Amino acid sequence: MTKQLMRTLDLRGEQLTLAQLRRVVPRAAGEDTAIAEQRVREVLQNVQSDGLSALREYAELFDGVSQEHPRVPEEALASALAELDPHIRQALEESIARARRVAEAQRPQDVPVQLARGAEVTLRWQAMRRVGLYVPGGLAVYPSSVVMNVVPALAAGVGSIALASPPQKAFGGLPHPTILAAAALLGVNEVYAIGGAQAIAAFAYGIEDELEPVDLITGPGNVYVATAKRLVKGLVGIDSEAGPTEIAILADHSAEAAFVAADLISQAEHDPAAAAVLVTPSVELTEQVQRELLAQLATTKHADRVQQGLGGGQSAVLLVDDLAQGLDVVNAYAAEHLEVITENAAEVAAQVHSAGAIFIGASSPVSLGDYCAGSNHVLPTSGTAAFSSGLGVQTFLRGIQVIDYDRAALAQLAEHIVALSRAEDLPAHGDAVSIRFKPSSTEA
Ligand SMILES: NC(=O)c1ccc[n+]([C@@H]2O[C@H](COP(=O)([O-])OP(=O)(O)OC[C@H]3O[C@@H](n4cnc5c(N)ncnc54)[C@H](O)[C@@H]3O)[C@@H](O)[C@H]2O)c1
Ligand SMILES: N[C@H](CO)Cc1c[nH]c[nH+]1
Ligand SMILES: [Zn+2]
Repeated sequence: MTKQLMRTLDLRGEQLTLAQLRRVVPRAAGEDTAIAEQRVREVLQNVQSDGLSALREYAELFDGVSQEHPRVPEEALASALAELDPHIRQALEESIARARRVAEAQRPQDVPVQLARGAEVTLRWQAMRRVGLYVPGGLAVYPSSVVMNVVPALAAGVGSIALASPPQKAFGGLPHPTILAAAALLGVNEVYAIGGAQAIAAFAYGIEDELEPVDLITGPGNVYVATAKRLVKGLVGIDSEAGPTEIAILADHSAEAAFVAADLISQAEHDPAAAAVLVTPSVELTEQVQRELLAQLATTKHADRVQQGLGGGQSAVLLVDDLAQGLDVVNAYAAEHLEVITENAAEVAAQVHSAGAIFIGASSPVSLGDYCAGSNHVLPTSGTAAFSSGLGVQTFLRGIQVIDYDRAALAQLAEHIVALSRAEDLPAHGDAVSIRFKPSSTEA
C-alpha cells in the first residue's frame, strides 16, 4: 500500500445527508475551540477593564516584547517604505493596482426609486466612519493582507483607518518592516503593534488616550483572532470569520497530481491548524497525489507545519462516485478556497453554491488569489462561507434607506397607513399622518 500523508476516506456508494456530509471532514475539534474561546474571553475582559496595561502584559506574554505604547511612530513607517526591497515594492504595487481596479468597479451605486410624483426612496451606500484592520503576523508575515484590507476600505471611502499587527521581537517590538512599508505605501499612518485577541479587543473597546474604538473590524488571523472577532460582533461589525486557512480541491482524472499536491501544501503552510481536502472520483489521482505530497514535502521549508496540517483530522482525501457526489461534498463543506480542476471546469464550478472563493482550472491556483489576482484573500472559514462573503468594498459600506415624500405624495397613502395602523392596533401611527391633513395643519 502507498505511504500516505493525508488520510483517505472512501465515500463511494454512500448516500449521505447534508448534515452527514458536513461532518465528513470535521473543522477544529470542539475541545480546542472551547479552550481558545475561554482564553479569548479573558483577554477581551482584561483589555476592556485594564486598557494599556493589559496590552503591555499580553505583548510580553504572547509576543515576548516589552512595550510602552503600541502606536507605531510615523517615522518608522516612512523609513520602512524607504528601505523596502524594490522587487517587493513592485510586486506590492501590482497587487494593489489589481485589487484596486476590482474594488472600485465593485463599489455599488446609490439606487434612487421614484414611486410616484414627489415620492422617492433611495438606497444610499455610506462608508463606515472608522475601521480597524487586522494583519496577522505570528507564524508568517502578511504584507499581502495589508493590501487586501486597506484597498477595499479606501475604495469605499472610509474616513478613518487603524491597522494592527503583532509586535515582533526581532524588530524592536514593531510589526515586521514589510507590513509597515505596505501600510505606508497605501497611505495608512495609524498603525499599532498589537497582536491576537488583544488587538481585536483594543479595536472594539478602544484604549484610553491611545486608540479610539472602531465601528468595524476586518482581517484574517489565527483561531484566537477569529474567536475574538466572533465574540465582539454586535458591539462592532466584523467582516467574516477569516480564521485558519482552508483549501478544498475538486479534481478529476485530468488534473495534474503535482499541481494538486503543490496547492494543498501551499495552504497547509500557513498554520498547523490549516485544512486541506481533496475530493475526486479518480483512484489513480489519489495515489499520484499522495506520492507527490511525500516527494514535495521533502523540499518544503515549513515541512513540520505542513505535515501537521495535512495529517490532522481537519484534512483528508475523499474518494467519491462521480463529480455530482463531489459537488455535494464541496457544497456541504463550504471551503474558504475551492479549486475546480476538472474537464469543463467552468461548468462544474457554476454548480458550486458554497465557497469563499472559487478558482477555476489548472492556471488559477489559490496562490494567485493570495497575492495578485485582483480578488480578495480575506475569506470566510469554518463553513461560514455558507452564509458570509469574503472581504470587499461592500464590507465597508452600509446601505441607508432615504425616504423623501412631499405632502401630496403622502396624502395619496394616508388612508392605507391609517388602515394598517388600525390593523396592528397602533392607532397613533395613523394619527401621525392624519394630523397633517386636518384643516388646522399648515404643513407644506
Ligand atoms: N481566512 C483568511 O482569509 C486568512 C488569510 C490569511 C491568513 N489566514 C490565517 O491567519 C492565521 C495567521 O496566524 P498567525 O498565528 O500566523 O498570526 P496571527 O497574527 O493571527 O496570530 C498571532 C497572535 O496570536 C496570539 N497568540 C499566539 N499564541 C497564543 C495563545 N496560546 N493564546 C492566546 N493568543 C495567542 C498572539 O497575540 C500573537 O500575536 C493563519 O491561521 C492563517 O491560515 C487566514
Ligand atoms: N491563503 C491565505 C488566505 O487564507 C492568504 C495568504 C496571504 N499570504 C499568503 N496567503
Ligand atoms: Zn495562502
